Amino acid sequence: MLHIYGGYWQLPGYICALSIFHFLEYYITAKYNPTKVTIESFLIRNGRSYVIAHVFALIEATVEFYISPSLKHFPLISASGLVAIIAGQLLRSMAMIHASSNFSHMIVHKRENSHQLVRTGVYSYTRHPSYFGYFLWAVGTQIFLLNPVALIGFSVTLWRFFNRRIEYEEKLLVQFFGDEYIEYKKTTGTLIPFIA
Ligand SMILES: C[S@@+](CC[C@H](N)C(=O)[O-])C[C@H]1O[C@@H](n2cnc3c(N)ncnc32)[C@H](O)[C@@H]1O
Repeated sequence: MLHIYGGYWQLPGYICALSIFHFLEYYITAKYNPTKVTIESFLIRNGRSYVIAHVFALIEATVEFYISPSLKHFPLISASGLVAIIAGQLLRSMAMIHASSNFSHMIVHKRENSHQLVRTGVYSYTRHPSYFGYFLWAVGTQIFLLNPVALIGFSVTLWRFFNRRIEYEEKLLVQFFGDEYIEYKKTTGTLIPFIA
């Protein structure tokens, strides 16, 4: 059953996961946050590093498969990657739906009157469910592909990216919501390893 594409069924699965991710970024914004939807909501134009990372992952997967197909045949490890992809996608999508108009792909620098602090639903388990969901999804894709090099690259790069972004975003959230956000920070972690 797992022998598709000469034994490497993960590659088409990865392209599928990537397509579903970008489609949902747009679809959920259009449905639950329609005033903020634009063509950019697909998050396709994420910059050069984003494209390089995914092209690298595709090349690593293909080269390793051709060198030794057996390197790419650990169904249980791939299945655990698939679980992380699904869990990460669900968490990210649920965060976008739950935060609705309070969510924006770009960090806002000025609080709008309608902007409310969200602490319920998935936001009661982690302060940054869409970031944690994306982290899980992206790391999951490389476990799914059995890509050791890209797994390290994705994990380190994303961790550094979210560490900086969360610090910056939270300074603004403290300005917007004051003690309420400080209290939220004390009671709810991020779930991203080593980011308190
Ligand atoms: C890309 S969204 C990410 C939201 C959140 N960091 C997450 O991972 O789910 C960024 C915007 O969400 C807003 N935001 C972040 N956390 C929020 C919260 N708990 N309630 C309301 N707005 C929030 C920020 O002001 C920022 O402009």
